[in-house]
Amino acid sequence: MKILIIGTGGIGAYYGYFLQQSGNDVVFTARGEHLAALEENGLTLIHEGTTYCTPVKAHTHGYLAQHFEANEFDLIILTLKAHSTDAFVKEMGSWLTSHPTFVLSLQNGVDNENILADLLGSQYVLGGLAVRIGSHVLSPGVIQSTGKAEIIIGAWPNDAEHSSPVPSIVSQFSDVLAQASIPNQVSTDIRRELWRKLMINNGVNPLSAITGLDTFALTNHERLGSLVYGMMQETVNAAKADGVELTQQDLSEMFELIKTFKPIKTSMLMDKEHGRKMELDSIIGVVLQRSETLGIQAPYNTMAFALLTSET
Ligand SMILES: NC(=O)C1=CN([C@@H]2O[C@H](COP(=O)(O)OP(=O)(O)OC[C@H]3O[C@@H](n4cnc5c(N)ncnc54)[C@H](OP(=O)(O)O)[C@@H]3O)[C@@H](O)[C@H]2O)C=CC1
Ligand SMILES: CC(C)(CO)C(=O)C(=O)O
Repeated sequence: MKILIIGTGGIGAYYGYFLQQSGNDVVFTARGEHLAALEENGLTLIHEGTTYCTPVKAHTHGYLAQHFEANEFDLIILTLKAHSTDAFVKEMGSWLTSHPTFVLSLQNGVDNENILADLLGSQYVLGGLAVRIGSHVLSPGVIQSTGKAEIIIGAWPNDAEHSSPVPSIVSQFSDVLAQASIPNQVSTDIRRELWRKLMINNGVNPLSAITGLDTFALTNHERLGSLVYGMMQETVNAAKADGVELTQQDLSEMFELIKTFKPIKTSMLMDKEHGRKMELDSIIGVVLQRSETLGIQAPYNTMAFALLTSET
């Protein structure tokens, strides 16, 4: 398969590396010092103590638009931060729509797929998420990662209301992931999976950025653990605005998953430590906005948002 990875950060580099190693033709986008290092030294991935290196084809978005057509790629995978999806669509929208191809977001949040579907039509959009992975740029050209690094994908939206036929690209990409030894699942309700993952991100990312604690320390802390649970409960409540019914069992399962998982520094904590923009709108803002639509309070999220925005 010919695959384009948009944004070679922790997530894009990790999956792009293994997809390339298993024989796919992978092109990456990056910028600045990181791009210069990728061009000069290739990509270095340090996964749970093992170091892998490979030359990569890495370009800026400008170079991509000038030298490639979108439909030269079987699949474009978006691994920017969720707050960059809009900017990407503005920057590359006409390139994407002039020769459309399939686009998959592996970003956190529940709105990326809608933004892409507004541009391309949902027939070109796959929903997806990266789970059980912590992966970050350590220095230009160098990525450090941990976890089993699973992927969940599905046709967008393919829920009860819009039961689209599952495009063959979903099963083809699932096979490609398996060949690359990337554990994956195909979901028949990817919107629900995105909300289930948002429970975890909403539970731990903001509180980790506030406290500086990793996921294990936070969820196992005698007082902070219940704040995580409270944030997650508010995500369950907010999901109803999108017609997604999360249950108390979903909440318990996701809380247990993150509580027993190895310690991970969340992407929001990494962003805060590096002075980068945090994914506040797609992880807290979305819960506040959906709660407002439903006319319900979300006091834990209101407080976390206030604390994080008063510092930035
Ligand atoms: N990191 C993790 O462990 C996990 C992250 N996720 C989610 O996955 C998504 C990606 O996260 P993560 O990999 O951590 O993010 P990163 O910030 O590490 O990666 C995004 C990359 O895209 C690059 N980029 C942004 N804009 C452009 C542009 N215009 N041209 C070229 N490159 C660009 C960034 O470069 P620059 O640094 O210059 O901005 C950066 O290298 C997020 O939604 C995150 O929440 C999900 C599970 C785990
Ligand atoms: C919390 C975690 C590590 C779960 O995969 C994540 O998605 C993130 O850091 O953004």
